[in-house]
Order: sequence, then structure tokens, then C-alpha cells
Amino acid sequence: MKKKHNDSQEKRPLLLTTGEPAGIGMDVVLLLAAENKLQDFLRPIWVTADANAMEKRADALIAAGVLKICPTWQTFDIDDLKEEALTKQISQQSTDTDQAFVLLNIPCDAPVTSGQINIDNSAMVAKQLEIAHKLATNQTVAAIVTGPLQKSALIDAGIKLPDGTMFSGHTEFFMQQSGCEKVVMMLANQAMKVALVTTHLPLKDIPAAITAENVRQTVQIVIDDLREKFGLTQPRILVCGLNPHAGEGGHLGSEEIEIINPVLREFINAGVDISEAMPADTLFTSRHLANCDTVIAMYHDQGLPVLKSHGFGDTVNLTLGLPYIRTSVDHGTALDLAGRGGASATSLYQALIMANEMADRSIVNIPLA
Ligand SMILES: N[C@H](C(=O)O)[C@H](O)COP(=O)(O)O
Repeated sequence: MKKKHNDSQEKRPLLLTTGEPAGIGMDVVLLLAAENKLQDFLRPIWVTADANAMEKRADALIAAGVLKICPTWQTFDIDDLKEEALTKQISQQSTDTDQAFVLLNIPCDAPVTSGQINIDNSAMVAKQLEIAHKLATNQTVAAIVTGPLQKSALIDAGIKLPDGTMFSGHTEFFMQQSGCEKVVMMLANQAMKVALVTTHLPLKDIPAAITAENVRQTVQIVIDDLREKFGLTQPRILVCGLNPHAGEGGHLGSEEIEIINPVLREFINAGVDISEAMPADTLFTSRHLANCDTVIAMYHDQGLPVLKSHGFGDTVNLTLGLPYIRTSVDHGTALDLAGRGGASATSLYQALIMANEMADRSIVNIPLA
């Protein structure tokens, strides 16, 4: 593949959604901005938030002694701007390099109180995701980095996924908005990367979701994105079984024999460095992890507790298989810390670093027309 570098592509912004306004999404942006860490990225950082709430949160953090200095930013009302005009207007006006970030103002419908969810503001949270999706799809921004939202608040407000089903997370929202049949949730930190065959499902619904097609699509997306987004040309993958002891030869469950292993053997026979289903309890030991780039787990709480116990706060959540780059923090809204201090911005910083690296890699891989 021929390579080219394109200056305008390189300078495309990273779009950061602050998510739930009562949570710590704005706090962690302000913390990074005050430490001049948003300037580490050779790209503009665009942040979606309510402008008034952001100012009040900065005041609260200064009053709490958490921020020594108040970072400065430039605010744009995006409601008035069509996406095509947005980049032009912002790049014309944002000439002041002292500004830590560009704030895309999405007003809340109700006043924001730190730590207190108000479901009247859930539409504003959903709007952040819609705008992020639009700006990533039309390539105005190089990547989306999402802050935490409160899933229950969106559900209680009656906000649905694009297909009309219950809101269950960014992952499913961006998948449906993009028209993807399947995406893969992966969480990554220094210790390991864990990708999931199923995402936000009740435990009782998981066995039915472990189909040959789901396993096959998951593995293929993981392979493709490890190559494309992480630059791993020959990824080494270990796969958890669904049942204890990976089914103990069929005595503790048959999914491994009937569904999972036949699919994994297709990949093994095609030359992919991937295991058959392994007992999850021993897979996650250093002996196995030392020789593996990614673990594929069958469900959320099979893989993520192990990963988060090795680095909660330094972990990045990302969505594989989307037509754009999306990374995210590994934590929730931490309502008890909002506006008070105590929130850590390390996961957001790691999510920005990962999105930035992936965006740089995607420029190098743009084929010449
Ligand atoms: N499963 C995610 C985690 O453990 O961090 C979290 O629920 C966020 O999911 P979304 O990115 O789909 O909102």
C-alpha cells in the first residue's frame, strides 16, 4: 500500500464528549487542561459540554482547591452551525494558542447540580453522542473520545437506541448509528487487552448470544482492528470458553464443542495465531498472558473484572469495527466526586493518547487514490 501524509488530515481534532453533566466528565477535562496536558496532542481538542455548566464546574474546582489555575477555552454554539461550516469557522477564529480547548456548547435543558442526576438533561447527553457520530462520520474530527454517561438516566428519560430498543451504552449507540451489524468492545491497559463477544446483556441472555456467527464476526473484527489500529500484523489471541473448565469435555456445557471451537478452528486452519476455547480462570495467568496480544472473553464480567483489577483508572475502553475511531474512559460518572475533587483524569489521558496514536496510524494507511 502506498502511503501519503496529508496535513489537513493530520490536524483534524479529537472530539471529547463530557457525557453526564452531573458527573465527573467536565472535571477530568478541566484537570487535564489545567495541567497543560491537552496541548500534548498535536491536534485541536474539541469538547462537547454545556458552556455555563463548564464555567461553574471550573469555579467549584477552584473553590475546592483542586484547580490552582482556571484553564481558558473558546466556546462555539454548534446549534447555529452546519457541520461543514464548523471546521472553517473554528479554525478561522481559534488563533489563540493559549486556549486549552474548543468548547462546542450544547445547552442543558435544566440547571446542572454536581452529583445530582436530572433526567431532563439526558437529551443533551444523547445529543453529544449524535454530534460526535456526525462529526466523525463526515471526517471533521479524527476520533471520538467519550467521557462517562449514566446509562440509567438515559433509560429513565426514555432515550432509546436508534433501533428503538433500550439505551444500553455508547458501544451499541455508535454501532447502530453507523449501520454496523456488529462491533466489538475492547478494554486495554498496560497489562492486557480484552475483547468481548457480548457486551451489555443480562447473564441469562448470554448463552443464546454465543452463536457461531457472533464468535466468527468478533474474531474477524479483532484481527482486522489489531492490524489496522494497533499495527499488530500477526496478533496472538487467546479465547475464553463460556463454561467452567471450558466445558470439561462437554460435561459442564457444550457450547465450546458445538459452537466456539469449530469457529476457532476455521481461523487456526487459515493461519491465524489463535487458541481454541481455554478455561477462563487459568487463561488469565501471567504464563499465558505473556504470549498473547489480546484475550477474547465471552461476556462482560468474565473479562473486564480481571483487566480492571490490573489497572482501573489507566484503562481505555474502545470500540472495534466502527468506521471511525472511538476510545473512552474506563470509569463511570463518579457522582460523589463531581465538583469536589478526587476524580482522576488518567483514564481520559490514556484514552486521548490511544485515539491520537490510532488517528496518526490511520493517516499513514490512507491509500493513494
Ligand atoms: N462496559 C464498559 C466498561 O466497563 O467500561 C462501560 O459499561 C461503558 O460502555 P459503553 O462504552 O458502551 O458506554
